[in-house]
Amino acid sequence: MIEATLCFVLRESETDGTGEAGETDETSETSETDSDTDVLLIEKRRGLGEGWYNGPGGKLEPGETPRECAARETREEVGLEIAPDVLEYAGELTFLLDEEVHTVCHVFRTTEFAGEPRPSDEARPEWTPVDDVPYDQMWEDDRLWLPGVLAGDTVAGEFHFAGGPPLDEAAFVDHELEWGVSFESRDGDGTDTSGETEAAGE
Ligand SMILES: COc1nc(N)nc2c1ncn2[C@H]1C[C@H](O)[C@@H](COP(=O)(O)OP(=O)(O)OP(=O)(O)O)O1
Repeated sequence: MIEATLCFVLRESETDGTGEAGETDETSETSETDSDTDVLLIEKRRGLGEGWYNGPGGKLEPGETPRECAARETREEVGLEIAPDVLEYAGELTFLLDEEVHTVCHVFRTTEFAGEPRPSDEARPEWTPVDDVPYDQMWEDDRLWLPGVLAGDTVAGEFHFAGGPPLDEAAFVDHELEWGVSFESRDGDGTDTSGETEAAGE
């Protein structure tokens, strides 16, 4: 089983009054939006999910807590400095492949960071209005949980894939979600066992 993280960095949109974001990569498209918040997405350049958009993140290293991993991966992939303790625990996602747990992913969000995003071998960063997140170029499960996480909610989810490996070539077949989960006891490596899950579609 892989333990991994995702880190969603949010900022107030920088607009010039035209509805276009002020600081975007020259290759990115901008569009009018009512949103006043941007999220930092990456276009993944290698490994699992290559070519898709995601948040910065990656696998835990030995001895590392999830929030330490999320801060390290964000620094390595896009150059932003984040203190691990400012990260807000927003979700725990369990990805199953052929009914075996493949990855447990800890999801964090923050508005506190230092520096400007820069590209790396692993990632091309792009500030994106939260209303314009390109869900059609992301993991199929993301549209189910990421809007709520970007809106400030917390989530526990199970996502079932079939037909891999690799996971990013498997079919997404089912999910269960629970919103408003309390992760208050989480300091990075605790286990939250509260609540019951809600069947998909309910
Ligand atoms: C199955 O659905 C998924 N959805 C989303 N949004 N993100 C996912 C999903 N499955 C895995 N992920 C995330 C978890 C990690 O953040 C990355 C994969 O990380 P990677 O394997 O590239 O890990 P690194 O440590 O960065 O890789 P290196 O070994 O190359 O350093 O995807």
